[in-house]
Amino acid sequence: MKIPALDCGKRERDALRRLLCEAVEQACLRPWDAQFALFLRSLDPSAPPALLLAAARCSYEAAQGQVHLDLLADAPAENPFLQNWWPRFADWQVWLHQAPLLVAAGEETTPLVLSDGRLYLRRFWQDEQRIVEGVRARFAALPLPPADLVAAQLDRLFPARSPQPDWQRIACALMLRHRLGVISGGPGTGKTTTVLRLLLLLQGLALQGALPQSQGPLRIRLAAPTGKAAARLSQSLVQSLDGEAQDLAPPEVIAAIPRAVETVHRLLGLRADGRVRYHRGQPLAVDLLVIDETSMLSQELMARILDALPPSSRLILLGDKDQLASVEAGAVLAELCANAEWARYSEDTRRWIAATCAYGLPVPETEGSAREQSVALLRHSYRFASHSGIGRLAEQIRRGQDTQIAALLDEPESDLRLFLPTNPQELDALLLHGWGEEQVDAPGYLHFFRQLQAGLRRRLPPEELARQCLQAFSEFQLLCARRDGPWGVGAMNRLVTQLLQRQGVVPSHREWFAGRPVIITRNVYGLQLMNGEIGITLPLKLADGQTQMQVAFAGANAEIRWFSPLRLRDVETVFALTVHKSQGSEYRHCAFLAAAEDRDFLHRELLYTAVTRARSRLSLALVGGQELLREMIAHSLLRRQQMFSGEAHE
Ligand SMILES: Nc1ncnc2c1ncn2[C@@H]1O[C@H](COP(=O)(O)OP(=O)(O)OP(=O)(O)O)[C@@H](O)[C@H]1O
Repeated sequence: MKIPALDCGKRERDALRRLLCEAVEQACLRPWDAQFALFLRSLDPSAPPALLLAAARCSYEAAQGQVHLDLLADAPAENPFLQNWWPRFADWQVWLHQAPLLVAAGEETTPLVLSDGRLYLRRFWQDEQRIVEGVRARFAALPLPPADLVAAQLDRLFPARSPQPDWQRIACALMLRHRLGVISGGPGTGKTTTVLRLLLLLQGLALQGALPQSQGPLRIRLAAPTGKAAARLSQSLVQSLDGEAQDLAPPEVIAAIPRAVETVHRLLGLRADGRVRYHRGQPLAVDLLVIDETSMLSQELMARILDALPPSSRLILLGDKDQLASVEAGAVLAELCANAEWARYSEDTRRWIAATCAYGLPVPETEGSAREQSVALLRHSYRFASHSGIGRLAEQIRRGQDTQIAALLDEPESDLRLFLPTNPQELDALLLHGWGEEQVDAPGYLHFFRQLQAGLRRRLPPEELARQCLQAFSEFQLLCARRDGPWGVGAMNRLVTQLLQRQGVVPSHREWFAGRPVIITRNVYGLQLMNGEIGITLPLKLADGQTQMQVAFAGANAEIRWFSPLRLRDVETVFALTVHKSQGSEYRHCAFLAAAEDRDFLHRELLYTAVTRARSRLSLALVGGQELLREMIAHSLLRRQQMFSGEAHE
């Protein structure tokens, strides 16, 4: 059916159109959302305007990553238009009877679903149902291997004993008990370290015939939502399997752990038309699937993964529950990890932990649900020392506290530095020189170009030059809250390019220059280049003595993949990156730029993600004052937990 155009002309007399036009003008809706409401009215002309407006807002929220409109929550405080309309949404229960063609409680095939005070677009409600069902089925308790055998294996995998509970070891023990396990932790808490040990544990038990319900070696697959995250996990695993794993497990177990990590799209066989090769009717041939960076997984992909997994398989999800959720709708990891801080383990779970890990965990005030029994939270960061400003700032943000931030930012000799650029030169200096030439841990972009020029002067072989340049480029990254606007990625990319031109390290009027960093903006399966991958343009000498620009990308096994710029269509210059795109990456020095103009885009999860991308030094450039930090911390996207609300306790 054709969707009517949104005509906002002066002569427009239609009350609903006027209302929708006003909502678009007030930036409460996108034109598409308003058209959606008009389309619904064409299906049911008697539908109440409040329902149609709520439906349009529901479509708007979905585009912001929220899978439903919470009608029981308060109206958004910053939004007078919605404040005015919200009381009329209070009649939501009546809508079921007034517009039965448009909205039902799920059983009919209406475009909208109303459930427990939440209004959904049907597709999102269906995905949510599939996830809730898939997840519940996987939380049923499994028969377990003998606890003393598990304890012996864990002793080998975690030889260091500490009087405090070792959450990495506990996580491994917990993951045996159900077909779905979740390991969440902040940066550097050892998620990769733990998953390597978990793979060795499970495969070791399977090869010994000690893993109930499995015969022979486990068929293991590893995946991540983006190519970049997949490459990163693969690199860590290869390093660990060739290194520390040799002391942790026998060679036959190590040999039975895969080294390749694929994207979730590839795993599922997702095609351009949106169909997948693997689904309930044709499941994946896998016994154990591990997914890294799960916070970036949309609700839709999660539903598809659960569909494609055979019921007998195990699924382990890794990620940081406090990071930004997927750019598409859904925050599955955060939902699965609700209450994880409290470790509300049942008596049965605590007994298993005591038997396999020899830790007696305290009895919680209330025991958690079945879901909570197989969620493990890694609590200690091995990356940040206890005095690290970045680590403490991240923790303050995560807890939603801002009481010590002023003191933190004032500390001398800190790894944090605040910039309140009152004139453009201050920002320019940060972008070019970082914290100054003598501060090697906090470089700016000139450092990268100097490394490149030194490599070219020394006539390094192309692979070595590419490796050094990719490494040097990850030393500094400017992160922005959004793509557009005067402080967005586009404007900052232009600014950095101009600054470098003025320094004479980048030529004017040439699109492909030595050192141009580019990011892939769309998966190109034919070239095996994934959205988010970053490459560096380098001049290569050809056999005939001519020089030609080629773009170097890192491969999963430390090899370099070269592409001619002519083959790269969906690319952009990438001096600046959005925080969303930076997920799953780390930089020695990271500068986060936030401006008061972008208030609507600034929130706690964004700030946390930006701050935790920095490994050694963090610059906070706040255009609009330090107060912006407090505002970001106070503005959290987290809404009431809903997906597993009605869940039974153990
Ligand atoms: N139990 C431990 N004891 C000592 N060092 C550890 C331990 N666990 C992890 N590390 C070290 O801490 C660093 C971070 O570990 P790892 O990469 O496993 O963390 P992560 O949570 O996967 O990090 P990321 O934030 O990159 O996802 C590594 O250098 C690792 O060797």
